[in-house]
Amino acid sequence: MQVHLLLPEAELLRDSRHIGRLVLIVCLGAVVLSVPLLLLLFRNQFLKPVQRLNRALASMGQHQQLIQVPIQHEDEIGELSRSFNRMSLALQESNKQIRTLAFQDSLTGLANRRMFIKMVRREIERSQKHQQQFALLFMDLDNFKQINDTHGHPVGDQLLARVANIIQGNLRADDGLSRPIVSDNPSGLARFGGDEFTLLLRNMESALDVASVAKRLLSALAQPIELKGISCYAGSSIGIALYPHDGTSVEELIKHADLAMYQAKTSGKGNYQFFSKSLATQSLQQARLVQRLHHAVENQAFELFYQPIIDNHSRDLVAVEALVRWTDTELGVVSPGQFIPLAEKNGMIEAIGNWVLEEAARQLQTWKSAALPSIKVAVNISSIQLQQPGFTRRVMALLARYQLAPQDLYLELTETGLIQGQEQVMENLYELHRRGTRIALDDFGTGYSSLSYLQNLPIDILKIDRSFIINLQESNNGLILSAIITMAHSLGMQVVAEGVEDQSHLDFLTAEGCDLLQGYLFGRPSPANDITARLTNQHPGTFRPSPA
Ligand SMILES: Nc1nc2c(ncn2[C@@H]2O[C@H](COP(=O)(O)O[C@H]3[C@@H](O)[C@H](n4cnc5c(=O)[nH]c(N)nc54)O[C@@H]3COP(=O)(O)O)[C@@H](O)[C@H]2O)c(=O)[nH]1
Repeated sequence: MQVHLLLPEAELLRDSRHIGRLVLIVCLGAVVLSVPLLLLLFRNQFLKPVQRLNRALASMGQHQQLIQVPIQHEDEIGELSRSFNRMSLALQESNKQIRTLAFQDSLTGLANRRMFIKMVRREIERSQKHQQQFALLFMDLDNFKQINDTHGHPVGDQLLARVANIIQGNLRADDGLSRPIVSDNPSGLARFGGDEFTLLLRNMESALDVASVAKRLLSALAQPIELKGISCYAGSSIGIALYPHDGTSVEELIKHADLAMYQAKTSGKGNYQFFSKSLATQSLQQARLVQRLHHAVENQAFELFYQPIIDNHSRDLVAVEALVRWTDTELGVVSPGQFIPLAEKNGMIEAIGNWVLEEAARQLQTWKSAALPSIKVAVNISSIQLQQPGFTRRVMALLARYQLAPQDLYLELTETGLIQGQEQVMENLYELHRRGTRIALDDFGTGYSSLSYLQNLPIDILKIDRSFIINLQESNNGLILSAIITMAHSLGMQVVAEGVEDQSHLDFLTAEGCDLLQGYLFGRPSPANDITARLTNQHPGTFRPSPA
């Protein structure tokens, strides 16, 4: 059976439109509802972790610290977070290494110069705020160069590491140690460079407190240090600057402590010295002196004076000591006692010494060619000159150039120059002696060498320091002089007495059998012409004390 339902077309169309609208509304509703949901999902799953990573990245760049993000997903974002954490750790590690290299001294593990400057800057800010004072100590080892040169750099390095330990071991918690900003080191101690150590002591109420720390460190560093069977005496000198009294900036405080240290060294080493304004003036004067000395070296603005040396048996003038003189156009007369040590410290002694040798040889050749009584010339040699490998060769070439024999030249060296005992010094000394040059040991008695030590060295003449003769009346000087003369003779050396100023000196030295005499009694250092005149008028055995 078939049923035919007849509906009007309009009605049908109306229903289908209604259904269509319904479907559209449902679809639109679904879209409207799902977009925020999808957005929420997108934000939580993707945007938020990426933003978190971005913030962590920015913070890492800004604070340079270790940042770790939580891993909340096991997807690509989770993997990205893991990679970020790994990178942050690696960055932190290399950052630490860079800071260590930049702020820590690799040899001693102490803070380095850069770190120390930061520490002083921080300490200034702190002390300014709390109205406190602090002390900056500048330490320099007294014998480092000598130990390093004699035993080599590995021993030198070991010594520096041991010194760092010794200083640290002698600092106490109540010394007011300033803490370093970076470094595992617990004290405000730094290796400033080479053999220089610096230390900050905060809240120092009185200079006495600082002095007691300095004394403690000096006495610890005065003890022998055993290194691979070698006993080394490092010794140290300390300069101290106080904030704010001696300076209010990092540069000023370091400069003033360094100056005070230099002063401590020049006044006998193994000492401490507080900065004072007069030190600053002295250092300006020194700087000017060094500058004028450079000028003098460039222009060879020196003169040579000669002081007679008399044979005590014949009373003839047998030699002269060449003594350098400098009259500066701005500073006036500057004594060699003042400028020779400066020249040694500032690399000018070789140029001055070479000029002196050349001029002395030229003058001796002039006297020789004038057929005057034959004399020798004694020239002072700095140990720095003797450290030059080509020194002997240059001396021999000079003698040949002026047709002089090696025996015409006496080279005067000081005890300290010899005692340093460097290989090259000894090599030159033995070679010069072997070739016939006579070696005189100058200023004997002012150093620490014993005659028994000196007997192993190629020394022909012993010059007793003038202080023994000038102060002959003082307690044991007569006995000491007599013992030195006897012992030197028994070792086959000739003896020269310097500083013979009056008849009592002459009588004593003659009675003791001293061989050669030098001093104001026989003539002050004077220009070559004076010696020429004396030699011209000299009759054998008549070189008498000069008129007062
Ligand atoms: N490396 C070099 N050193 C040199 C040179 N020229 C000098 N010097 C050293 O400088 C120091 C001071 O020397 P100077 O002022 O020339 O003094 C010498 C004499 O004038 C002085 N003297 C001599 N006799 C007397 C005396 O009777 N009384 C007295 N009060 N002083 C006297 O002694 C100095 C000589 O000393 P020395 O050299 O130890 O024999 C001095 O250390 C010089 O060495 C140079 O060219 N190179």
